[in-house]
Amino acid sequence: MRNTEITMPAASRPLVAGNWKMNGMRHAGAELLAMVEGYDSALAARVDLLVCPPATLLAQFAATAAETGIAIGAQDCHSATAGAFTGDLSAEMLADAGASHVIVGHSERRTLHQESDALVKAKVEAAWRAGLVAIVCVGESEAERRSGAALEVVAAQIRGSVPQGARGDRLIVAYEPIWAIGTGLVPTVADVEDMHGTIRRVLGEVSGEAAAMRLLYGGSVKPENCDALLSARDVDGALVGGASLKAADFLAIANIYRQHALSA
Ligand SMILES: O=C(CO)COP(=O)(O)O
Repeated sequence: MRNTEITMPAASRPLVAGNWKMNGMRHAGAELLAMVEGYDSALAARVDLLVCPPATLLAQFAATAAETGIAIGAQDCHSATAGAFTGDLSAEMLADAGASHVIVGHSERRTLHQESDALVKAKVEAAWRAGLVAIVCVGESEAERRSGAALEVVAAQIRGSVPQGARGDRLIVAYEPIWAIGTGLVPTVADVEDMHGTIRRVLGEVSGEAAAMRLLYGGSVKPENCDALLSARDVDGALVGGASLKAADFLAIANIYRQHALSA
């Protein structure tokens, strides 16, 4: 291993996370295997990878990824530990299935399942109780962006969704403008930098470790467009939807990050 490839401390390593949403049958394990194969020592020295498959695949994926360095996460959790909540899964169950991370407050949950900031905050606390890293998603709608309220809306989401005392090793924030998700549209680098700077400042109100927290950008991240987005100030990684379903695309994004890390 060359000197330049010495593993960096976790907080300064970029994270490329894949959110598979409601996609993936058991045979999708082949895609994960391809990711495992492509996550070679040069990439692993520079970039962390996380795959969040549907809950039906968690245990299978966790077994496949064990000891490869690729982390496996879930896409949502209930706030309670156990009980009469038909169809729900607790953070403890997700940890038991092999998850180390859980996404909470994704805009698809906030809008399609009417999740409030208070509920998202309770889910973050549940994730921590179970020993999981919580990835809190925030982001404005197109109308909010157009009206000039984006920074304010996202700051309010952070204040409402992130518990006091959040630690850098237990919390990741993903900024995902709703209008950029699955649309092919992406914000300008200047807008992402403004937003991530605001998020880090507001995180500073609830935590002394805001500087050490990883802030991901998400929304139409593809190998073709991620170069500028990923090198933006205060962007510590990406939360990738559609392009995380294919190992080739997901690894291409991670390798672009590796190049950045090498030239930084
Ligand atoms: O919602 C997202 C990840 O959580 C982004 O999805 P796309 O990358 O498909 O736009």
